[in-house]
Amino acid sequence: MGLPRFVRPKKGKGVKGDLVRPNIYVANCGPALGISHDQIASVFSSFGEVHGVYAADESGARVIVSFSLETSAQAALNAFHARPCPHFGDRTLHIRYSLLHPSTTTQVNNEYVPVSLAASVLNIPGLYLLHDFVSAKEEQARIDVGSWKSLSKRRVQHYGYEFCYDTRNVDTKQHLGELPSFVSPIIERISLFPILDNSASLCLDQLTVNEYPSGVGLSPHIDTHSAFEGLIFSLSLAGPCIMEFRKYSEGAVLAKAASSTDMKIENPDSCSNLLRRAIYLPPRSMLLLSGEARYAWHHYIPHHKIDMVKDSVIRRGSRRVSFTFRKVRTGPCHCEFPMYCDSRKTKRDSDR
Ligand SMILES: O=C(O)CCC(=O)C(=O)O
Ligand SMILES: [Fe+2]
Repeated sequence: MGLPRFVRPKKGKGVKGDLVRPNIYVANCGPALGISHDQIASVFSSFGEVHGVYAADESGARVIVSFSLETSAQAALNAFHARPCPHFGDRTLHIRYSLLHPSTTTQVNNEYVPVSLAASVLNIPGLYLLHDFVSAKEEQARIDVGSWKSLSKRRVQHYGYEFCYDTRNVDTKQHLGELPSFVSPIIERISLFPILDNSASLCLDQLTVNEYPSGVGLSPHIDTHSAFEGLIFSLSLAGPCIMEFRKYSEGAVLAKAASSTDMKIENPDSCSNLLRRAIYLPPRSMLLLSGEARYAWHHYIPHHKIDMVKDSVIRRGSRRVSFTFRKVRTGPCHCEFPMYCDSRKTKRDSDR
């Protein structure tokens, strides 16, 4: 466990009604509870510009929301502290002010997770990485095709079906058309992926293209089970990145499954165990998430400009563009990982 990036203000400072800070610590909220950092940023931005959302610790259930203005933090605390929050399934949030910890502002990597070069050594079932999946010439030809849509920190393109970031799902009724012909050779090559035994059933029909400026990452998430089938392919182009994988403890996941009316999970201090692994994704490599890697592990791209890979410093000097290929799911998910499955959660809710 490393030092937290943020600390609690000294007693008497930064508490409600006293000195106000632009950063708030929000407990009972985070990716281990099925709430992504993007969703948190979106909900809290109703109080003013959100600078960033950060993990407060390794539980996945406590975050820091950093506003540009102190008044926004104050408004958020007043509105959301110790009340059921309708934006997060009526989960009760516990909020206090927080301070940036000065000694941990370094951008150098993930101090705690050694970065591997090969998927085979990570010990995550279902994770595969193939290097040089496309040539440098193919890479150049595909990076800037299509028109971009801007999100707060990166640009995206969607093909086949639009991906909605607020629901983390797709609208299956709105088919945007076939995947574009410039990815046909890549899809053909995917069907030859060594571990696939029945490539005929792949039928990849959704493509998300992400463009990450230098140093921009992606908050921890599991691609929604009910949105996509079990194989997710991600091609890295232009620049490299580190991808971290996190598997939260059973306690944290059960907390997600429980509703806000279940008071025993209100203190998520019991959810601090998680497994973390990291892999280096070089340009032109293809990552496959399947089985446990796809259904039970969060994937995450840290927001770093510099990463340590083995003994080398890797600078994310250029942007990274990724092509993520998925198949949209049409019915509920029947995976072997019900603890992490929104299809099962929905069913439980409707059983109440
Ligand atoms: O950029 C990547 O490789 C991953 C993108 C991703 O995880 C997603 O779009 O869900
Ligand atoms: Fe993803």
